[in-house]
Amino acid sequence: MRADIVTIFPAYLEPLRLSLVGRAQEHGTLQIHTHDLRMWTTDVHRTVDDAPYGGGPGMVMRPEPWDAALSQITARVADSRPRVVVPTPAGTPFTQRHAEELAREPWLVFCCGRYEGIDARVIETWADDEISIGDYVLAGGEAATLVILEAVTRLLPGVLGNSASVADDSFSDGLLEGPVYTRPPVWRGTEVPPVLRSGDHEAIARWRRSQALRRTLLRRPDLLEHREFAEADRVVLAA
Ligand SMILES: N#Cc1c(-c2ccc3cc[nH]c3c2)n[nH]c1N
Repeated sequence: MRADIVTIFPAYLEPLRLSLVGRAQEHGTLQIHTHDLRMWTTDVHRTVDDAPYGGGPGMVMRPEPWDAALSQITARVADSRPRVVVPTPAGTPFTQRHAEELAREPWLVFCCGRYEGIDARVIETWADDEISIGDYVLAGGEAATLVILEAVTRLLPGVLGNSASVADDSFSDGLLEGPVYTRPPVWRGTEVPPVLRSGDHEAIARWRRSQALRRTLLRRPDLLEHREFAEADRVVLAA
């Protein structure tokens, strides 16, 4: 996968050199290219924003630098066009399903807005996805791009050492992940649930499923709506 990121704060994306995403780049699974939007400005002040039509607070990102940047970046490969992702608080909520869909793309381009956002005509012309990572307001799209790219990268083949980790993820089966434990067996007087140390793998799987169902029912009942459950799950949910 290739990911191009357009931003006025390229340094904000430095964390992508670390950890899981950094290793994916070292292994050649992912190539990330970060671009400073100001490279496509034409004035001495390298201006990327202007006052909003209709008035109102703040500034809006001008269309010309974005159009020049995206035209050049996407023209890199003949007969191929990337999926253009624009993080925005007004976007579609980002979910694991969305991460799985984006992980199947060979080429992503992320447009990191700032100020009050990017001129709507750029979005209309270029955006394939407008994504929100949550119901709160950030100051720009860079943090969202870090989140989206990490969620997508961990799904790429070979990135996670144990592929089962992806299968056991929260949300991978539509449920929240249950509690996890490691040594010591007793810590501050609290014992690890004995079933986890029983060696009975069927019992452990049942316990983990039960914990995931109960946690999801308590914290995210919305994830359980419109779903059919096996009798064993219904017993847990009714308890
Ligand atoms: N994704 C996302 C966002 C944002 C966001 C994204 C881009 C810009 C550009 C200026 N302000 C922004 C906020 N806020 N909250 C979210 N969930």
